[in-house]
Amino acid sequence: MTKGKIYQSLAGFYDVHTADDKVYRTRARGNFRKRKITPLVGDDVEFQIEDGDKGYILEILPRKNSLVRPPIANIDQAIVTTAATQPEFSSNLLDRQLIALEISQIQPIIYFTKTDLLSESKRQVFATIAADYARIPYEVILPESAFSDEALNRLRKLFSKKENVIMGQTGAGKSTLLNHLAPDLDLKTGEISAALNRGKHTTRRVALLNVNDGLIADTPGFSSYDTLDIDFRELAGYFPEFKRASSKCRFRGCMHVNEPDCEVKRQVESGQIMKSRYENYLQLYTDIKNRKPNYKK
Ligand SMILES: Nc1nc2c(ncn2[C@@H]2O[C@H](COP(=O)(O)OP(=O)(O)OP(=O)(O)O)[C@@H](O)[C@H]2O)c(=O)[nH]1
Ligand SMILES: [Zn+2]
Repeated sequence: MTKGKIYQSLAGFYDVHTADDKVYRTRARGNFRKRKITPLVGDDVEFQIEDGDKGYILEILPRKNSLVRPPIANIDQAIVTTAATQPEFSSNLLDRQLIALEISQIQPIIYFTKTDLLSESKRQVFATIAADYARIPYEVILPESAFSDEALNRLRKLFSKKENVIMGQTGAGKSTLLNHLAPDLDLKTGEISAALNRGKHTTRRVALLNVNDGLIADTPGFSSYDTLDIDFRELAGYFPEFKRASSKCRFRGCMHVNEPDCEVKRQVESGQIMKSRYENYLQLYTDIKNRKPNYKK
């Protein structure tokens, strides 16, 4: 039996990389399907080699975490590619992604793209947004010019030695960002798009790439987001700044909605907590609370 990590999944095949840099194209044994376990990119596995470079996955080792969208396991950090414009910035979409990452205990890095397309006044708006998210605190990169060396170097430093995933809305600029990191990839630009299977009618595919001492998974974009599989009472705990403030709420277990003497609401009033975050919280809170009781697991 051999150990390795799944770097790529495509059409029922899993490419497993071993510590000695060999690649095996494997399939999962039928018993996984019966147990409703699907191997994910990022999984550490034990497998049986067959026919030289093929094999069968026998065991998936315990996961640190996993994401549904993109389907990936054992992630430390996510680069949340966020377009400042084209498509229009949505704080709701960004916050939903951040919550999904908080639930899975994955560190987010917010990377703003298309900052070169902003007018001077819009730039100011985004400087404020970036500073507000940085105070939560999240790592935020708002490049002075699109893909500036400074921005890219900061990103490289943040993702080294970690397993990272690039996520973001379709058209946010995920592949473009990866292409700018390309000098550090062991791939040429053309090969990147080939390796990542970009194109109009491509199979959805997730792949891990070695970049600067770290691993990056590039993933297909999404246009909508799955419903968060949590209880409404847990939601505030996934907003780090709410969680911090809540120790000063009058009531323990304050939901920061209708309760009197609520520190979260106070900090929204004073501008310490972003109004948009609080509004997105209320919307999600209502959505989760009102969904059918049998929805949860
Ligand atoms: N002006 C400008 N254009 C950008 C920037 N980033 C990406 N683009 C453009 O935006 C378009 C979409 O970028 P992609 O990198 O393909 O976006 P993606 O997130 O990989 O999209 P999917 O593959 O659909 O998920 C392309 O035409 C890019 O050239 C940027 O910072 N500035
Ligand atoms: Zn409160």
